[in-house]
Amino acid sequence: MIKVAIFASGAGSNAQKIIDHFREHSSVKISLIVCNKPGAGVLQIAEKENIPTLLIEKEQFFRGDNYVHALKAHDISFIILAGFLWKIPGGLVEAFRGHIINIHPALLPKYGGKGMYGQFVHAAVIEAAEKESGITIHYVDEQYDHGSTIFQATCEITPDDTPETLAQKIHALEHAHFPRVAEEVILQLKS
Ligand SMILES: Nc1nc2c(c(=O)[nH]1)N[C@@H](CN(C=O)c1ccc(C(=O)N[C@@H](CCC(=O)O)C(=O)O)cc1)CN2
Ligand SMILES: NCC(=O)N[C@@H]1O[C@H](COP(=O)([O-])[O-])[C@@H](O)[C@H]1O
Repeated sequence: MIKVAIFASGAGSNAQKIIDHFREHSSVKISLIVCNKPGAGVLQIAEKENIPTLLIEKEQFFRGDNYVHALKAHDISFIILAGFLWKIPGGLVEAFRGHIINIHPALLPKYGGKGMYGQFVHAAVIEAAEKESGITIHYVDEQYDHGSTIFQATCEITPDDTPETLAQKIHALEHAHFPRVAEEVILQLKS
């Protein structure tokens, strides 16, 4: 069984879709939810789904062992970032190189990097009068939003769109594609 940890900092709508997708899966199990924000919605999802949680704190994450030992103790071999808002440190990237993916709510390489998360991304895209936006699913390396792209999908931006309405379009794309793309990546590692 391939045991997967989902890292999330917020509401967890992507985490819920991924949990739903793998619920009866024969070879992949969502085994751990890792969160850095006490009270985050994703923690309520984990409790409802009876999935163990790991609440991480800054010092150990960035200057300690990066929680590598804790992840290994849970027999985790793949990590999915689903709205996780801290930079994965080099030691954790190295320990799981090629086995960490992230979803970004824009068409990288534009609108990525430090400060580019959540509504900040959608506001920048709207401000730039872009005609389209979308999602990027990519491998995670030591830099923000720099790892090689796995998948992208686009949506049209209309003149009446706001950051809030764009966020709804982006969430719809995320929920439609992230679970399936994650499964394809995980299973190709197995083959
Ligand atoms: N090593 C990597 N770590 C992370 C990546 C990555 O590609 N490589 N992706 C991010 C997710 N992300 C965009 O997809 C992202 C998340 C957060 C930020 C950001 O600027 N964060 C703030 C802190 C915010 C907070 O603590 O609430 C910051 O670093 O100052 C940028 C991009 C996940 N990790
Ligand atoms: N740059 C990282 C970033 O902005 N990630 C974004 O956070 C949201 C989390 O929503 P969720 O908690 O409902 O899954 C998602 O839209 C995801 O793309």
